[in-house]
Amino acid sequence: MTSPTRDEVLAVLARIPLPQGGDLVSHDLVRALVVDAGAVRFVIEAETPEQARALEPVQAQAEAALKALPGVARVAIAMTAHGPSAKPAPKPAAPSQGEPPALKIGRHPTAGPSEVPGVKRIIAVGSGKGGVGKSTVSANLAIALAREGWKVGLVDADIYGPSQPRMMGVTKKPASPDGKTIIPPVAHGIRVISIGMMLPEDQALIWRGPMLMGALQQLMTQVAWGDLDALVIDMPPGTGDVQMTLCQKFPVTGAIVVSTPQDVALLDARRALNAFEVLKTPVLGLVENMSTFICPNCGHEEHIFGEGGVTREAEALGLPVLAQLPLSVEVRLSGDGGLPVAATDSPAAESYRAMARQLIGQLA
Ligand SMILES: Nc1ncnc2c1ncn2[C@@H]1O[C@H](COP(=O)(O)OP(=O)(O)OP(=O)(O)O)[C@@H](O)[C@H]1O
Repeated sequence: MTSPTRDEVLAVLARIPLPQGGDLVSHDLVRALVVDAGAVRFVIEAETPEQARALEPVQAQAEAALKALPGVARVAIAMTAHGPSAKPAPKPAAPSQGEPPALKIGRHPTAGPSEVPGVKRIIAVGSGKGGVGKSTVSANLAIALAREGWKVGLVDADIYGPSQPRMMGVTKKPASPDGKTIIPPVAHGIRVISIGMMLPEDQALIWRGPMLMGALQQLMTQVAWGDLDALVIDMPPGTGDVQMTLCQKFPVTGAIVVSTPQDVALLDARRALNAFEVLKTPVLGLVENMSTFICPNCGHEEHIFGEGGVTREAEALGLPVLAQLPLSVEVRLSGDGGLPVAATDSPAAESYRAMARQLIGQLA
């Protein structure tokens, strides 16, 4: 049986009244709704812990109503609230194979900028909107830099849809022998950490505001990175508070903005560029992803999303175009299968090698 659509799920939620009047949808309390293969997951974001408690019966009602929808096999609803007495975050996933217990994440951030010990450079990879290939570029760039001899770490700060465990093919949970230090798993020579590794897999739990930043800060500062030439950060899409706080709290060396050639993506990219300017984070360059489609049968190259947009934008801004990456089935399959192309000897790895060399030249 097919899953209901997002709109059908929202229609059900809009019929459940809140104690204070209105409903979950009209009060904009539903976050991160995912409807996928019979499973419905979302977060109810209450404004205060008191409101969260008052909403518990609503959560139960929503769960029952959604379970009654045809095509829904599972419903997972998480409740979050910010504020000083917010509920503690749920326990992280059980550690695998006798590893020590994972540490508690989701604390409030500490004030002031934080150093990341042992890390020489922090490279933030951002985009104005989701789905343009920011995670793909982050993973491949990290690997390409490592293949040039740099020691590299990768942080998946894309809390809204952590994808690095899948892209880098990491299944192991990080260990924490003392409950404080996080020992990151290593994949393709890269030390990788993702908030996705700290949470049970099916829990689409989204932290926002202070809790979220506390979790990220912990990921950045409590991981035993060792000495790194560069820490690559896969940022969440857009220009929200995570980007702001990351750039304010950590000494970010520079940012890379990924865009597709479509106008709308460019407009979004411009917004991301403006945000970095406001934050005084230098922009190292633009990456144009999915710039052309090369026909696998005849080798013909087609600019299906238009030509030259990113180059023109970069020229106008005096920024380098670090790479123009074609749409490629190989890139998608390898990234989604845990072996990014940059780790292979495929011709597609060449663009990433060139980008890594250019960046090393810029940052050395
Ligand atoms: N050049 C490319 N050719 C083909 N597929 C690509 C390419 N770049 C990315 N993809 C695929 O597009 C999808 C989205 O890419 P990715 O997750 O890297 O984007 P993102 O910008 O990080 O998205 P989000 O912000 O939603 O996490 C993935 O399935 C990825 O494998």
